Amino acid sequence: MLKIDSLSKSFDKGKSYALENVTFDLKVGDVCAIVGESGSGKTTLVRLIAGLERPDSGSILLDGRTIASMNKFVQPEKRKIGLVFQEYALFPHLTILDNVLYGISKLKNKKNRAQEMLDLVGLSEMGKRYPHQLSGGQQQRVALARALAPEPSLLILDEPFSNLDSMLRTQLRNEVFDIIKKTDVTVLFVTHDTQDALSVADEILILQHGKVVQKDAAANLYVKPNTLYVASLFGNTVRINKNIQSAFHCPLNEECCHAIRNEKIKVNPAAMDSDCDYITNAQVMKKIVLGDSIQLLLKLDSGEQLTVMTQDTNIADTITIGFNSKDILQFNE
Ligand SMILES: Nc1ncnc2c1ncn2[C@@H]1O[C@H](COP(=O)(O)OP(=O)(O)OP(=O)(O)O)[C@@H](O)[C@H]1O
Repeated sequence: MLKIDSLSKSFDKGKSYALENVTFDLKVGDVCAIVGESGSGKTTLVRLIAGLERPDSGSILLDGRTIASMNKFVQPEKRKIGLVFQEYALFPHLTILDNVLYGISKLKNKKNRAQEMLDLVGLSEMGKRYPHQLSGGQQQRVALARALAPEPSLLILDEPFSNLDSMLRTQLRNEVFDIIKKTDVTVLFVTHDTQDALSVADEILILQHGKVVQKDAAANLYVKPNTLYVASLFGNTVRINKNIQSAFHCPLNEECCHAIRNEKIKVNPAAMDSDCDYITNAQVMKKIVLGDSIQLLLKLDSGEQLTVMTQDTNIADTITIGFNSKDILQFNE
């Protein structure tokens, strides 16, 4: 339903590219998260799809229709794309109902549709209020109702929960995606929070320096990241460099890059009854108690520093750590 082909965009006449040769497609009903470090091109990509920017080259097809290419540009309001941004962008002088009605003024039974959308987002009784009389989470649900009212083919959410505190974020994220699943709208969801992406997306597209480095099912990305960058986005990851290899006595193929997730490094494995293929001693430099677990900053004999987590409260100044060969990530970088 969405087909992006060789899309590129530069803001400095080709000296650098915010987006370079991006190609991917989505099927009807897909929920795809776009993840990447700051400046990797996430917002540029969705702004091009929404028609808020023009591409330098490449094309965008939505439902089989070209909406942007070198010789075609469909205006944003004609694209059948709903947008929800970080800032709720509701009209402060309009009631909630009128905000939802705004994009469907030409629809025959617009009042019914708007009310239906408020019902869908659980704000049936709030239609007469003004945006400032609603909480941040409620305002974001109104923004969602407004975006869904014209029955878009594609819904774009750009960091929609960033303005909210962490408790509310998780709750609203789950609510919003429960609502979305009741419709069959296709979704592109920009987030810098990989937990958000893993929780709600079927697929995740990873951008780095404006290029797609991986697009995969959420479950695959964690276990089979293509690069160290992708692995690091989904949790702290340590490159197993020469020093670490020598400390753990684990010589690895030099032609590849290897890494281990910090959470896979076991503390005092023998005492915890867990076998490890590679072990070494480490000096405890610092202990930070984080609720029911403890973060340890360690120094290996080789001089390398590592951070690991443990729930063991009985930590000596020197400990043993280890990991299993099956947990080693390997990349052809
Ligand atoms: N209007 C603009 N003019 C000039 N440069 C821009 C413009 N918009 C984006 N860029 C540049 O393009 C690159 C990609 O920016 P973009 O906002 O798409 O990244 P992002 O992944 O969304 O980042 P963040 O997570 O920080 O929002 C950055 O280097 C940015 O500085």
